[in-house]
Parts: sequence; C-alpha cells; structure tokens
Amino acid sequence: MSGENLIMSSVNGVSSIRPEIALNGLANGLKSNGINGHHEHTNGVDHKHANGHKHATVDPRNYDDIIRLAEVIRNMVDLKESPTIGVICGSGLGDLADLLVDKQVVPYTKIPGFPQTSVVGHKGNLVFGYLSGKYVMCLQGRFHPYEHDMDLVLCTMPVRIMHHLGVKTMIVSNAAGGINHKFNYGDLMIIKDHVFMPGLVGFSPLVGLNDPRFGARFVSVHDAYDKQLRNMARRIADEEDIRAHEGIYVMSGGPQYESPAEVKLYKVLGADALGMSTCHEVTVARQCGIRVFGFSLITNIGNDDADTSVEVSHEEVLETAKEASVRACRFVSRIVENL
Ligand SMILES: O=P(O)(O)O[C@@H]1C[C@H](O)[C@@H](CO)O1
Ligand code: HPA
Repeated sequence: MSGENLIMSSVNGVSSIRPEIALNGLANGLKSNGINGHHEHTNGVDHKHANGHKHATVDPRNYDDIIRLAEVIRNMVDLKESPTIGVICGSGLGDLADLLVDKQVVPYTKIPGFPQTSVVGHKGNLVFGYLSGKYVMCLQGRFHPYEHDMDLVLCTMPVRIMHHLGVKTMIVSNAAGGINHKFNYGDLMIIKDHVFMPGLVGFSPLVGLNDPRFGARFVSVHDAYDKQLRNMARRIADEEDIRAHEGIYVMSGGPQYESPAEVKLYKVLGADALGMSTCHEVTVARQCGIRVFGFSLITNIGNDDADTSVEVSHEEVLETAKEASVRACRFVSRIVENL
C-alpha cells in the first residue's frame, strides 16, 4: 500500500497520510522510560504489525507515551476540528464509521505501537469525520481483554488517546446476550449501570501505579452512564420506534460464553444483559472525566437451564447484530445530533 493510500478515501475529499511523521514521532520518544522514573516499564508492550514486523515500543501505562502517540495520530490526519465525540463501535455498529462525512481512516496497523484487533466484526480502523454535523472519532473495532492477555491498560489506551484529542462524550456499544426475560433478539438496551466482573477481582485498567495526570487514583463510577444522555436516548428510541430497554450490563472475562449456571448467577445479581467488553473502557473514560453513553445490541438470549441445550456462537451474534445495524446506526446518529 502506498503512503498516499494509508488514509482511505473520504466522502468529500481525500487526505494523504504522512508516514514520515509517524516515524519521526517514534524517533522523538516513543520509547518509554516510566512515570517520572518511579515506574520501571514493567509491562512495556512490544507490539507487532499484523504483517509481522515489529514496531514501536509503547508503554500504555506511561502518560508521556500516550500523549506522544496521540500526537502521532493527530499528525497522521488532517483534523478538521477537535473531535469532541468518540464512538467505540461494538459488534454490529462498525458500519457507523462508514457513514461519516469528510472521512479520514487510519488503520490500526499503521499506528505505531497500537494493538491490533483479532475478533471478526471488528475492522481495526480509527475513523474521523462528521456525523449529524458533529466532528467525531470512531474506533471501528475495540480491544477485548481476552484478546490481549487481560492487559486492560493496553485495551483502554484508545480511550486515553481520545481524551487527549478532545473527546468529551463517549458513546460505547456492544453485542450482548439478553438475560432479562423481556428482552428479544435485536432489541437495544441502554446501559444504566454495570457489573465489571474482571474489575471486581483485580483486572481493572486502574490497577498499578497511578500517574495523577491520568486522573484520580480512586474513581467514582456511581454515575458512570450519564442520566441526561440516557433520558435523551430513551426519547429518541421512542421517536424512532426502536425497541429499547434500560438495564444493567455485566462484563465477564470471556472468551468462552457463560454456562447456564453462570447465566443464572448473573440473573440473580440483577444483570439484564451480558457481554465481554465495555466496562474497562467506561472506567477509564470516567477517570478522564468523559461523559458516557452506552448501549447493548441484544444478539442472543442467555440460557440458564443446563437441561436445555442452547448453543451460542459468534456467528449468531454477528448475524443478529448485522440485522440490527441500520437501527443502531440511526439511533447513534440521532443521539449525536442531539449532543
Ligand atoms: O465488542 P463486543 O462486546 O460487541 O463483542 C461481543 C463480545 C465478544 O467479544 C463477542 C462474542 O460473540 O462479541
Ligand atoms: N455472552 C457474552 N458475550 C456476548 C454474548 C453472550 O451471551 N452475546 C454477545 N456477546
């Protein structure tokens, strides 16, 4: 692929990538030395491109590395303005990024030190452009902890980059199994609160030395999912005739789906839908002070009876998510319009 094509065509114009800037960015210091010398790069990430060759070492725990990487990304595109809205596209919402106007696409493979996606349905592009007249940045593909050895700091690095680039409101989506008996295939669930199972047992992106420049050591997640945004989203769902519930999302570590007994456990806990993402990203967004709106696409129904054989598959998840995709994109476009 030539340098000129690294940023793909836009709807209203094409910008060319300047790869030398990315490389200069690396030369200028994407070699982590730790936080003020206290943190000795204990978990530096030595990523590989999808094509196999090694590139920059970026320590996702190092504030200066994150800022430099954000600046490298800024220099890879010709930002029209600061993106104040960030969208993390879960399974089924990836098409949203394709709808952006004046679009600039940066493949994760071209970002030095960036992790890569491996889950089908997550393309692996950072996309900048206009949605409903607002300048947004989309993660067309997220990082699930189970793909990255439960390195939650690495998986949430894009949220910190979003914050540095100007994002004030984050919209995050996922595909999830419904466990509330009122839920049906293809419904949406506005996330009201979450149960972050990995976080409860120490797999939190906030574990480890905290550089105060990232935000508070102890982060409140009481009001993680903004009430005003939830109310607005409910109104929009009504106006658009989209079946949307409000409920509690539980994140398990995955990648195996839950056993019937585990589904039952989550039901007893009071959860309404279950998945393998989102909570880590929301936790970091809250540390940054980003307002959050989250929703699930209900792609399958959790089975809590071991005597009833109900097989869940990622293919089923993707198929239902695909059917719901147009609705979900319309929903998000209207929310962005109202921000
Ligand atoms: O990125 P999301 O949370 O939408 O992906 C879901 C959860 C698992 O990664 C996978 C299971 O089918 O889809
Ligand atoms: N469990 C966990 N993650 C999921 C599911 C599920 O049933 N459906 C989609 N993502």
